[in-house]
Amino acid sequence: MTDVRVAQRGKGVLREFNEARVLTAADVHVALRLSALSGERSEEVLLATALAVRAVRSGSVCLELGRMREVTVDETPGEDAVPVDLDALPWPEDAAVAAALRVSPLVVGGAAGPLRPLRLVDTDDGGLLYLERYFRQEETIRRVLDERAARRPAVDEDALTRGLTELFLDGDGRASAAPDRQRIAAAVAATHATSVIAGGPGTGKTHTVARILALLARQPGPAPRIGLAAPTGKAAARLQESVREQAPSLGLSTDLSAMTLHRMLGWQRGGRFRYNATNHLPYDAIVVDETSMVSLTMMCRLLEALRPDTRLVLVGDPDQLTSVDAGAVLADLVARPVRGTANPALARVVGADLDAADDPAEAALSASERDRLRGGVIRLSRGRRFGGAIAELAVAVREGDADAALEILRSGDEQVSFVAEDELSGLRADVVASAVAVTESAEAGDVAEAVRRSESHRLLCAHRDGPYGASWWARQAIEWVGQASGQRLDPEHWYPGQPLLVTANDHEARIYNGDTGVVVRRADGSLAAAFARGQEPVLLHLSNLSAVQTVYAMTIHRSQGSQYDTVSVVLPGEESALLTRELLYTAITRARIHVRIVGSEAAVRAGVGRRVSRASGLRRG
Ligand SMILES: Nc1ncnc2c1ncn2[C@@H]1O[C@H](COP(=O)(O)OP(=O)(O)OP(=O)(O)O)[C@@H](O)[C@H]1O
Repeated sequence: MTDVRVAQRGKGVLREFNEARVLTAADVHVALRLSALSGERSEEVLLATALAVRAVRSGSVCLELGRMREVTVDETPGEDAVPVDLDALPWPEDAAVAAALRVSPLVVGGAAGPLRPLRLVDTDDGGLLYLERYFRQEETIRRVLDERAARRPAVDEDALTRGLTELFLDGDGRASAAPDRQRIAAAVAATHATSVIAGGPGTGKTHTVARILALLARQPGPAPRIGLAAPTGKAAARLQESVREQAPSLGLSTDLSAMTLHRMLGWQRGGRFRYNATNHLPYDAIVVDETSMVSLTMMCRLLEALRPDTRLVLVGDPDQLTSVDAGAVLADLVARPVRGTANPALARVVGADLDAADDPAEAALSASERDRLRGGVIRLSRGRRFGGAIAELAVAVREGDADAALEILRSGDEQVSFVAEDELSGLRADVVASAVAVTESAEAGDVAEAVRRSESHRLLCAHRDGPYGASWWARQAIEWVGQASGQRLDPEHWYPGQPLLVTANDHEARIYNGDTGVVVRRADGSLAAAFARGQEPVLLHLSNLSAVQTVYAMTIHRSQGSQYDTVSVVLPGEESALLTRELLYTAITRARIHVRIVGSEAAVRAGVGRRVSRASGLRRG
């Protein structure tokens, strides 16, 4: 039988790596095609080419030649999957690969024409092999950011200082105690052309964004034109909602809208954008939320399309899972060596915050935090939404401290629980209780309550398929709910209480990939789908839903950007390459009240220890 994962024309080393599931057929095809076009026959070069394609496919911007061997097999666990010994593969010597690339027509060009699809960049840690397109995008990002760092926007410091004092208040309406990193972040955004505001969930990123807009509006001169954007429709809708909610108390217009980055840039059929390097975006300030999900390509397009004097504020959580496409730009911008000189305006407007000693609520700025301010980078660290064990667990995971994470998980604190795979009674009880409660409200036509209750518990998995996957757990949950209710649930037919997941953006209906909702009964007895949207849920005809599925369990990737009261996370086996620190952190931070981890100590340790490694040159400088 022919295996579609194996490239039929592949030979030699490429074929062996393909059969070992390190390379896909598509990776091999690209290498073979370039070989045919350029005349390159070196097995070292073709393997490195296929691995560079693979690197991009798995989210890196380039292939680090010195870490070529740190690959994992593709996650397509067929029935017949046999374990692969990666060390036994015919890996070429690093030096031989580098030497072959240095003279390869694919890198230096050749007689066959101008084709030069690969770029080799030397660094202190060895070579980085890029597909040319990604090299150029990274170069553009670096160049635009450097040019922007050299100019500081004009700002009226008196108006700014007044605004900072009036907008950042404590619970009693007085100016908040120093240091207040939110106030510093707002000052950074006002005084730098590009600023990066990083922070975990509930650290007040959106709260700060609304105040940045208010500060800019209070500057003398015409009202600034503001662009609010996010990489996904769902994130854009949340940003808009949150800014509009805060607008009246800040003297801002309540009709500010947010849109996807694609829409802001004017995406056109064929993949071109209306706004680009020759036709700049018309805004005075642009705020991008959930920047961790922005790919290298989108960031490049955005930066190219910026007017040099437009303020850009990038907001997000660099510790979360990154974009599906290549690049981890936000994490790179936070981690890269600091550039730029100290901004004297910052010291003038928030000097008290910069110099403040430890406060009970917030620690003094560290030397490296101050240093990062030169580059316009600040991290909010004070949790404003939830304290307690969930937040502590998230911090332990983020910092890679598995012992601390396990200690918190086993502490008996009511916010966390940690159970083995065969101790499923608590999980089963939560799945059934939430389904019963949702169904009750859905049958009664209480739409708002049905939607609210559908966010009371969520079952999350690392994988979509396989024994630890969301599909398997969804079937298990349906069985539990069916047994409890005495009715067999059939997701093929709509029923009240049916939990829904949107799988593609639908701008008309204003529902977006990753949104969750529930089927409810209306007063006239008919069924409709309800989705959370601000204060009022939106109700849609079931016939208008084009891309939804029934969701009793979902992947952690899909849950990004949503929160639930209780989250149950079923960990895969410790060997799963998907089980990473970023995945665990993202899963834990989805929970508002309780997080239940189902799995072994070894799986927790493996997850905390394994980082998503996305190679890029941006991070290096
Ligand atoms: N300085 C503050 N004073 C009082 N409340 C605050 C402050 N900052 C944030 N909050 C409140 O804390 C909660 C979380 O803030 P916000 O939604 O801005 O955080 P976030 O970092 O954007 O979170 P997420 O990434 O999860 O959306 C909100 O209810 C907000 O009103």
